Amino acid sequence: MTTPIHAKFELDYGEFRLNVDLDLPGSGVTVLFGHSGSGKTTLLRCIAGLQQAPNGFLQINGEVWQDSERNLFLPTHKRSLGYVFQEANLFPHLSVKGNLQFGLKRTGLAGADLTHILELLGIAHLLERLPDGLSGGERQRVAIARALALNPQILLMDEPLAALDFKRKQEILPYLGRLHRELNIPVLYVTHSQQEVAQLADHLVIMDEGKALASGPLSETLSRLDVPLAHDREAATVWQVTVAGHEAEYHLTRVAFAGGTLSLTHLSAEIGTPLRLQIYARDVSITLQKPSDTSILNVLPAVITDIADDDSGQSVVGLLVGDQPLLAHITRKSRMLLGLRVDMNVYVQIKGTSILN
Ligand SMILES: Nc1ncnc2c1ncn2[C@@H]1O[C@H](COP(=O)(O)OP(=O)(O)OP(=O)(O)O)[C@@H](O)[C@H]1O
Repeated sequence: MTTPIHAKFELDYGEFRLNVDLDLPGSGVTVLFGHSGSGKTTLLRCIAGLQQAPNGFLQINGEVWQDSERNLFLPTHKRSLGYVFQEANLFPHLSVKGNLQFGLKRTGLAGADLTHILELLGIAHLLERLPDGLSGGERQRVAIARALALNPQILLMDEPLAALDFKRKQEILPYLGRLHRELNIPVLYVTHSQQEVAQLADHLVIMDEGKALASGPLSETLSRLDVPLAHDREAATVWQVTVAGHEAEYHLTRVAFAGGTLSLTHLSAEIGTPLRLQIYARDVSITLQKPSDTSILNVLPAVITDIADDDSGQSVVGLLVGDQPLLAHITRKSRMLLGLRVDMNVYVQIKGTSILN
């Protein structure tokens, strides 16, 4: 069976070598995450055909865009893709409308439903403006709309928020989240921001020195102990939950996940609303017995799936709560005193959570 996206590239720059073989989902957001120089942009450029890996194979939704063995290489302009760069690169002499229509006129393609795209990105009121009269966030939203106007089969985004300040990033992130939920095309999104990973990724690829260290669904990949992220001070897991009810008298909201419920500070969201919940590994502690005298509301049964000791005296514990992977950072001393080991049934106390959308 072929996967919706199969990307296999070998490319040698001398100092740097890209060597990946990835099967990726055909919908949702795949984030390519890694340090500067790990090869994220090079991989994206190979997918776009802006860079030709001498040895490569690329298939998108059943269509082969590159097959070096058959000497097949589709040039970029023949690939049905949208590419969004760090800088919006709008034509300064054309209005927003002119910028959006430019690609369509050039290619003669039918294009997408612009009204829907304008609404999704909240830019309908900007159509007559010139790029100079837009904020950085608005410019980037127009650049995304321009990429989508061509009705591409895949959207490639290379650090689209990196040039924006914190406030503008916060302004644009909800649009991206909505866009990705409502459009039925795969998005490959390059970033080195853990926050963007948590907020946007459905699938995560971790790049390191030209290789994919890991590739898989977000929460599974975030909680893999063989990947450096799980050991980071900011290590966290992300759960998809839905609002299950409110306890008005305590100012609390209950959310359900695959395996139980959690209490959060009150949220004004309707029952059934899907949410992304981030749980930092440092906010999770472990007990052997169910504590009866704790102020922490969220105490859940869990099973230990993996343990790794770091040099710093920290132990990283991988757990499953129902079907949900969870990470806990505890001291090695606590790990030893409790006698924690893989397959043990324990309780986790979750001291804090944050909602991402
Ligand atoms: N055309 C090229 N010729 C030679 N080396 C290159 C070329 N393009 C990129 N490289 C090198 O390949 C490596 C990977 O670069 P790439 O831009 O893919 O990394 P990245 O993960 O996207 O980094 P960043 O987050 O800083 O954008 C770097 O060491 C870079 O210097």
